[in-house]
Amino acid sequence: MYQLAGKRVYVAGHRGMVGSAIVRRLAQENCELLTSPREVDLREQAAVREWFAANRPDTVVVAAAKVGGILANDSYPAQFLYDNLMIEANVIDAAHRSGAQKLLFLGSSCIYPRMAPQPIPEEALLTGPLEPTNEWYAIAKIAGIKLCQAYRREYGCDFISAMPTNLYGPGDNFDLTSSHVLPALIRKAHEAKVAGAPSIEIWGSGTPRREFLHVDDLADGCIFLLKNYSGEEHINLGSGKDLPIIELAQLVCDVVGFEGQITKDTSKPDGTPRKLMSGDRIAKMGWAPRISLRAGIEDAYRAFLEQQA
Ligand SMILES: NC(=O)C1=CN([C@@H]2O[C@H](COP(=O)(O)OP(=O)(O)OC[C@H]3O[C@@H](n4cnc5c(N)ncnc54)[C@H](OP(=O)(O)O)[C@@H]3O)[C@@H](O)[C@H]2O)C=CC1
Ligand SMILES: C[C@H]1O[C@H](OP(=O)(O)OP(=O)(O)OC[C@H]2O[C@@H](n3cnc4c(=O)[nH]c(N)nc43)[C@H](O)[C@@H]2O)[C@@H](O)[C@@H](O)C1=O
Repeated sequence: MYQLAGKRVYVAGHRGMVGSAIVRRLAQENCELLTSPREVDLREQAAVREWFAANRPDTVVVAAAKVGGILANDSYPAQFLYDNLMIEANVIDAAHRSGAQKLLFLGSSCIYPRMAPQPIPEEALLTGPLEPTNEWYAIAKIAGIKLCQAYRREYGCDFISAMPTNLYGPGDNFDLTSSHVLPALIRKAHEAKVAGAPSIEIWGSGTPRREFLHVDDLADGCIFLLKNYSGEEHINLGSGKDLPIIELAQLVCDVVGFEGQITKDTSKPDGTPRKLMSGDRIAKMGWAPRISLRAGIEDAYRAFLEQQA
C-alpha cells in the first residue's frame, strides 16, 4: 500500500472540476498539497521541467487536460490532440526526471472502440476503430496510458492510469457549446423553468446510452487507486450503470422542476451508441461508488445555482 500521509502531492489541473474534487478529497489524507500557478502552461516543456525541479513532488495526479463535450471534441481536433499530448508528455516526463514515486494519469472511457463489447473490459483497448467525434482526444489519452506503461517498463516508475466514465458535479462547465450533456441539461432545464418556456431541446436522437459518475466518487476512486494499485494495466472508474440520454433529460427536468416538453435536434451528433464500462477490476480491489445518479444531479444543480449567484 502506498502512503499519502506526509507526501508532497501535486494536482495538475487543480482549478478544474476533477482537480478541485481531488484537492477536496486529499484534505482527508494528511499530505502536503502542491499546485502550479496559472502562468505555468503545461504544454510548455521548459516551464514544466522548471516547476518540477523547484517543487519536487513525491506524488502526481494528472487532472489537467483540454476537455469538452461531443461538439467541442468534434470542432477542435487539433487542440484536443495537441494540447493533451503535450500536457501529459511534459508532466509524465518531468515527474520521472524529478524523482516522483507515484503518478496517476486520468484518461477517459472514449479510449475504447466505438463498438466495444458492453460492459467494456479494460482488455478492449486497441481492439477496433474509435468513435469519430472524439478520436483526437482518444488518441491523446491512449498515448498517456502508453507513456505510463513505457516509463514503468523502461525506468521502473510506479505510474498508473485510471479511465473515468462521463463525470459531472460541482465545478462543471455549463457553457452550452463546450459542455458535456449533463451540465448542459441542467442549464437548459433551469433556464426554461425560469423563462416559463414550453420545451427544451436535446442534441441527437436521445437513444445513445451513457454512464455517469459524480466527481466526488471519482476523486475517492483516484485516491483509492493511488494507495492500493500499482500495475501496468489501466483501471476503469465508473458507476456501473447507464441510461439513454432521453431518460437522463427526463431525470434532470424532474430534479430541476421543469415540466415542459423535450424536443430533439437530430442535426447534432449522437456519438458512440453506448459506452458502459466494466467496473469488475476496481470492485475486486474493494472500491465502489456511493452517490446515486439522482442525488448526484441534485448536488450538481445546487452547485450550478451557486455558480450562477
Ligand atoms: N469531465 C468529464 O466528463 C471527464 C473528464 N475526464 C478527465 O478528467 C480530467 C479533468 O477533467 P475536468 O476536470 O472535467 O476538466 P476541466 O476543464 O474542468 O479542468 C481541466 C483543468 O486543466 C487545466 N489545463 C488545461 N490546459 C492547461 C494547460 N495548458 N496548462 C495548465 N493547465 C491546463 C485547466 O486549467 P484552467 O482552469 O486554468 O483552464 C483546468 O484546471 C481530464 O484528464 C479529463 O480528460 C475523463 C472522463 C470524463
Ligand atoms: C466524457 C466524454 O465526453 C464526450 O463524449 P460524449 O459522451 O459523446 O459527450 P457529451 O456529454 O457531450 O454527449 C453525450 C450524448 O448526449 C447528447 N446530448 C444531448 N443534448 C446535449 C447537450 O445539450 N449537450 C451535449 N454536450 N450533449 C448532448 C449528445 O448528442 C451525445 O449523444 C467526448 O468529449 C469524449 O471525449 C469523452 O470522454
